[in-house]
Amino acid sequence: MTRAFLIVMDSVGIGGAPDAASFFNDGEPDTGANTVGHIATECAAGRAEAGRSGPLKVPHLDALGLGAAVTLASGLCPPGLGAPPRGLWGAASEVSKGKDTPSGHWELAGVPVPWDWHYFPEVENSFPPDLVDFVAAQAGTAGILGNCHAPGTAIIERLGEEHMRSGWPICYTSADSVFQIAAHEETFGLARLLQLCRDIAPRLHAMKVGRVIARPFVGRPGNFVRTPNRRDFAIEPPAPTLLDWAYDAGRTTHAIGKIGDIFSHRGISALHKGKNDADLMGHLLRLADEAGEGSLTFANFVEFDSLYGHRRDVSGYARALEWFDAQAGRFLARLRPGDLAIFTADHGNDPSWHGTDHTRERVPVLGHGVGLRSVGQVAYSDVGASVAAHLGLRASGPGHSFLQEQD
Ligand SMILES: O=P(O)(O)O[C@H]1O[C@H](CO)[C@@H](O)[C@H]1O
Ligand SMILES: [Mn+2]
Ligand SMILES: [Mn+2]
Repeated sequence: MTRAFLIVMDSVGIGGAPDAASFFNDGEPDTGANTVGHIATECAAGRAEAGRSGPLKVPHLDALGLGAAVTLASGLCPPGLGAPPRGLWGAASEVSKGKDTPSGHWELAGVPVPWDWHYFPEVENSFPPDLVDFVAAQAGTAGILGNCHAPGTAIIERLGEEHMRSGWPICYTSADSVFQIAAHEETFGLARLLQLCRDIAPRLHAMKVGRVIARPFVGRPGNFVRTPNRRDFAIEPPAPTLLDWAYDAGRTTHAIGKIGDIFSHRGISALHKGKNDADLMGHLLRLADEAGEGSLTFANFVEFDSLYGHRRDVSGYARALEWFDAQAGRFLARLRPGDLAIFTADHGNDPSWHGTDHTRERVPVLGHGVGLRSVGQVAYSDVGASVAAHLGLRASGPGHSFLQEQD
């Protein structure tokens, strides 16, 4: 028996999604968005110099085939990347209709989303009155604040003071299928915020809203800051996923970071959470040493997306990639013969693009442990099927293993 590590670099897209024209940011189609490609281009042009310098340096991921995958997906040769691949490499396309985190992760885990998500309109009162009344009643308040599309940091700056005064929860949404509630950890209370999200989630899930998200913050007017106590209450995946296939076969499944929340805590033996990606990397490095034979470790590294992609911060995203790459080198050095590690992503979030939302892109599929293998253009669900094949698990769903031919 061997082990498998599936590592999602949240939002690290590589351009070229066949259906990018059907997805938008600020009314502009995502056609041409390319997270890694554009970051590499900006770095090489000297336009990503905050806290780092020069061409993008990601030698470990590039040696697996990152640069080659960008070129395969989008036709762009990313400056500074493109070493001859030594790992398994390819580019995956998504069929689910959302460019959001649950859609991407479920499909990577073998289960495309069969339904249309509900999105709230970008108008002054985004939420229907009966939902507003319901949320206020559950919160025990006479109303809610927000009720609009907004970036989370901007809305707490704008409404945080009023929230502290009135006690009303700040409810907002985005281009994702989400209902988010920001509330002050001390004046509103963290436990109360989490309970409120838990209480309203079933009603939102019944509407096919993917997630209710608690966004706690602290501080005083003028310097509010969000805390790491964010919690996502996600709708359940529509069918058994890779995690269920493994768990139901008696294997140990380790979920690092947001994976537990994204899969509604189904099929998970052990949760490994942290306050930032550095903590999560600590868990991944430890599990490279300690995870048992036959186990699955499924990790999500969220900061590419949450700290840099949505904030359209190219330098920050480049720094995060360079840090992650160095850690990936340490991680790979700890693996044992027979282990499979796959690095991939759930969607794009090109920090050089219009708007502040995710971008529809292909994602890299970079594998270590099976030698040099070009798998070409694959489907997201093939990733889950391949991990299952490696672990000797019975898979369901539409995916096909890209390992099988030579196994
Ligand atoms: O602006 P913040 O609150 O970080 O919101 C971002 O995080 C949410 C979930 O990923 C999405 O809705 C996205 O817009
Ligand atoms: Mn994501
Ligand atoms: Mn995001």
